[in-house]
Amino acid sequence: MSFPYKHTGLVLILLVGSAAFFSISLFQNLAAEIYQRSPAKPEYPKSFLFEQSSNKPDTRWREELWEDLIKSCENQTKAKRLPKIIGIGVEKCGTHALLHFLRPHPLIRVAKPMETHFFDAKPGASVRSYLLMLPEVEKNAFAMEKTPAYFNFRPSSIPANIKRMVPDAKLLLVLCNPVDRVLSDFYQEWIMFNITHPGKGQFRYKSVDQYVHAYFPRIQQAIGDFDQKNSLLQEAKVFDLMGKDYLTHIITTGFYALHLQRWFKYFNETNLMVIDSEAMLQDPGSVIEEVQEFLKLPKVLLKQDYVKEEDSGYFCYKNWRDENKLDCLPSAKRRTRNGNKSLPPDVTSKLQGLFQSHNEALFKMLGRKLWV
Ligand SMILES: Nc1ncnc2c1ncn2[C@@H]1O[C@H](COP(=O)(O)OS(=O)(=O)O)[C@@H](OP(=O)(O)O)[C@H]1O
Repeated sequence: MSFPYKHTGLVLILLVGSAAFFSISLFQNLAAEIYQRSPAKPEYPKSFLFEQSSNKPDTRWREELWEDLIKSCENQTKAKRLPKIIGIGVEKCGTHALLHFLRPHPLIRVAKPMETHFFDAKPGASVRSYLLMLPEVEKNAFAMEKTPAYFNFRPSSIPANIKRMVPDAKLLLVLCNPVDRVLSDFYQEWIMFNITHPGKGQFRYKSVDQYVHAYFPRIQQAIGDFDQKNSLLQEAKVFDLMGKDYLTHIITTGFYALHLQRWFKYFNETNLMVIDSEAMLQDPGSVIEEVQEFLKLPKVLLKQDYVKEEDSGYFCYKNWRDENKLDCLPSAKRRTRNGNKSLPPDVTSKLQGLFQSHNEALFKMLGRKLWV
């Protein structure tokens, strides 16, 4: 009977000790959990950055991260490096706008000129000659070039050559309604003619309807509807038409499925992102957020950084560090989609008919519809 009393002190010490032990470990677990949940200062690159809500009004985290990214490059030696990002097209679908909106990212370095034309104009040239066309960049920076001609120009081995020479590059492809593209490309060619042939009279076609009426029958006859079984033959015919008459490309570039099948032999959704031009016209900020995720870049360009310029109707980049600074596209990239020019209704429906089966094939390939 005397036993408990004899050891009361010891029992008490043990009780208090274990209570203290459990409380401390409980506190430690709780603290660890809180620590894990709290957004520690991010280090580049961390996947959780992609989860940050861009709608959050408080973007102080962005200021800190932006500075960190700039600093992360400061002590690195610059060198010529292959591009991590290549814009491959499509001509007149907003490829410049995409680059313009991405360029402010602190880790992106754009080639000068931005269109190197390496893979279409210098097939077979060495890596060294490609590097000469690219900027000197820090190790963790992303060199970028965009050459829309890659998508639909010769040689047909462009996708294979890019894959071989720049296997880790991520490709960006903007697609737009091929009917709108015809209008935009026609005016591009019209203006380019006046630039490259000064004083040599007018462009062969005075209006886009004149052009379509001249080229439509030939192209419809040669290509016609998308034909899965003969799609490689159709693709070859597109190149053939363009080889014989360059201006056919104003229409044939819009046969996206025929071109894309060439790219899908070497690239898939992990390294080729298809961007809806319509979405980029309406809400470029959301598109740019997705593009940063795809490129595995810290998401520091946010939806609210892109604002519509009332006069032109086109979106511009609003520099968050200087709210008064609005960086808009040059006028050469704002010709038709503001409604300044349009196609006559009969031309529109002709082209819609020509592209319909090709669009359906494209949507099937992508598993989603675009420009709806
Ligand atoms: N935000 C946004 N999203 C999508 N598209 C946009 C955007 N802003 C401009 N544009 C359109 O881009 C068209 C020029 O396309 P590209 O830059 O690819 O032209 S080029 O091939 O480099 O010459 C150009 O076509 P035009 O309107 O015919 O000039 C613009 O309408």
